[in-house]
Amino acid sequence: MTDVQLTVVDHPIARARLTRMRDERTDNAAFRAALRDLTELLVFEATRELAVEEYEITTPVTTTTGYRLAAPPLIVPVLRAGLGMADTAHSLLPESQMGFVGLARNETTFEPEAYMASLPESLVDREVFVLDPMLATGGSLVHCCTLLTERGCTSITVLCALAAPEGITRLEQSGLPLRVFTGSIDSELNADAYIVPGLGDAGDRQFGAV
Ligand SMILES: O=P(O)(O)OC[C@H]1O[C@H](OP(=O)(O)OP(=O)(O)O)[C@H](O)[C@@H]1O
Ligand SMILES: O=c1cc[nH]c(=O)[nH]1
Ligand SMILES: [Mg+2]
Repeated sequence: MTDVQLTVVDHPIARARLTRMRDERTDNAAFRAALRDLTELLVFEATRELAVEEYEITTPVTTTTGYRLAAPPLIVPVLRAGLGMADTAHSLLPESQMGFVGLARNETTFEPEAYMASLPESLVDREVFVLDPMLATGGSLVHCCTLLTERGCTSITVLCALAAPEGITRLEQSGLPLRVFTGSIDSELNADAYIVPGLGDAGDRQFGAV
């Protein structure tokens, strides 16, 4: 059992975008737009403490000190639903490399089934930002983050739109080195392991049902 560092990003704009995502009347395009805006706020908070390095630049007037991220994190969206966060995170972190993990939760067992992983072989001394809008049972994120620690990663930041208390407990029990930034901690999971009140299936809400 470890302490998962948990931050709820409850900025008014985050709450408004999350409300749009929760509303069943929101169509696929509007859902994707709201997720992009929410991702911006999540990345903003999660990068607050990243190390910067100084370098000299010349403005039209004089020379001065400039700043850049010392070590841009590897961005890892969890397919499908995390894809909707990837472009926004990459725009804010343009020097970052991106890896991909594909998981589909088995809706009978609720266990993740892996269908792809494209990651650098070594993640020693690399900070990784994992993008997945939904932390429900936590099975998918434990699977993804274990792939990362198996490659030597010791610093993982998870960005999600919604988290269930059950998923947070599962992450804590996993012992993985994690920080989690979420737009909300919802009430519970229902009998189908969906987050309540939630927003439904984040993959289907963006891309259509499979
Ligand atoms: O915490 P868990 O109980 O594991 O559930 C969360 C997972 O479920 C969703 O993906 P899903 O399996 O529906 O795949 P999709 O993104 O292709 O829709 C979501 O994007 C997470 O990856
Ligand atoms: O509520 C949930 C749970 C798992 N996956 C989703 O997309 N939504
Ligand atoms: Mg889905």
